[in-house]
Amino acid sequence: HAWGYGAQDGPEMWAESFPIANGPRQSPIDIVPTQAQHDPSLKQLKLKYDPATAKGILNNGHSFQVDFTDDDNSSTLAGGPVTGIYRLRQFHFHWGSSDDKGSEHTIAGTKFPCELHLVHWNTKYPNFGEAANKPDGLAVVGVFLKTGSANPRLQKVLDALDDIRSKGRQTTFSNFDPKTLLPASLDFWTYEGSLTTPPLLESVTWIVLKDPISVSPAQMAKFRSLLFTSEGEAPCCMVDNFRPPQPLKGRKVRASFK
Ligand SMILES: NS(=O)(=O)c1ccco1
Ligand SMILES: [Zn+2]
Repeated sequence: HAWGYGAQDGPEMWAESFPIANGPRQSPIDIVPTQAQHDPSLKQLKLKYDPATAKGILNNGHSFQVDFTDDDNSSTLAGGPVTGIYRLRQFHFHWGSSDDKGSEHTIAGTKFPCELHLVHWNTKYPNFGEAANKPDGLAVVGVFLKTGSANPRLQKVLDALDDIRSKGRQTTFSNFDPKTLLPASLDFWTYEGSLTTPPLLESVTWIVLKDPISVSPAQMAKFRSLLFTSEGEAPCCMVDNFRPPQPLKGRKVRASFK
């Protein structure tokens, strides 16, 4: 199933190969803060990441991702809206061709230039693949990036992009703590949703942080220097790799904060 973000293979076409694209709990969504209900029963988000679990960085032709070893509970998410322990598998980003778009979730219609996703799977299942098709299988933390001053925490990731410009390229990436990419406050909105790329599986508990982290225009240009295409193909810049907001279909969005 070749899918992408272009006119011929982009989000408007995905339902042809992945009919769940029109399902009842698709992501992303537009988050309307005034319509989110504060839920005092939501626990504090507990994120414990071991930098030694960072393994590699890969251009997969849709985004780039930093992969983590997930064969023990060294890097985990617990608390917040989830029950049990979820293991960090990878993080990746979505971004635009210009600073006025790029995020997948939006806040009352506001788009951010970039959005970070930290993907975790429920350890009640044996592995990521098994968890990915269960309704409580995955938990993804979403973090907005807002243009402003350069973010030094991003630099190690951005400096690695020179080695993975084309689809299929990967390189080692070690000793990195993704917690350094999070804002000071872990206040969040949460709702039941899906993967935002094919196979669009409806297995994600979304945890979208209220506060953004910063990114500079020059740093955004580095994201845009990646290619969707493999070496030897006509180069196509990796930009606008975001799915637009999907119908809420009666879902409630809860807030961890007042
Ligand atoms: N974009 S996302 O975090 O929903 C995801 C993870 C794996 C595939 O899609
Ligand atoms: Zn994503």
